Amino acid sequence: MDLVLIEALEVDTVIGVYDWERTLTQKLRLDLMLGTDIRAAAADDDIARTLDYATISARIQAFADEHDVALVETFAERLAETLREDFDIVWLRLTVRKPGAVPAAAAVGVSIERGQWKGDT
Ligand SMILES: Nc1nc2c(c(=O)[nH]1)N=C([C@H](O)[C@@H](O)CO)CN2
Repeated sequence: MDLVLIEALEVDTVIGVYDWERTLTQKLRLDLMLGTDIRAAAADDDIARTLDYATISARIQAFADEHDVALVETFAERLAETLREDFDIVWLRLTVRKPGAVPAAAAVGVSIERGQWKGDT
């Protein structure tokens, strides 16, 4: 399987378990590996035959604008579900970091994999 990458994508969203977090937007930093087969797109040199990382990045910011949840776990799970519904993504790894949430750490967050990894094609 091949991968389309989106690294260190920053989005603003309302997220957090504490009352003060409900009143502001915070930055999340996202890394995505999107499983697909790039051969048809490469053969035809055609954006329509691959996962368009620009379109997907815009969709992620729209998702962040529309959603307001407590946990980064919820954000990650619902975003993965949305992307897999909206695009032809057979497998993905999504890492969501919340920089600054724990001042002593560079970032904290979650990483999930969803879908079926297809090897040796
Ligand atoms: N596993 C998690 N732990 C914590 C989360 C979270 O989303 N997942 N969130 C918080 C607070 O919102 C924190 O980020 C505020 O600084 C604490 N722990």
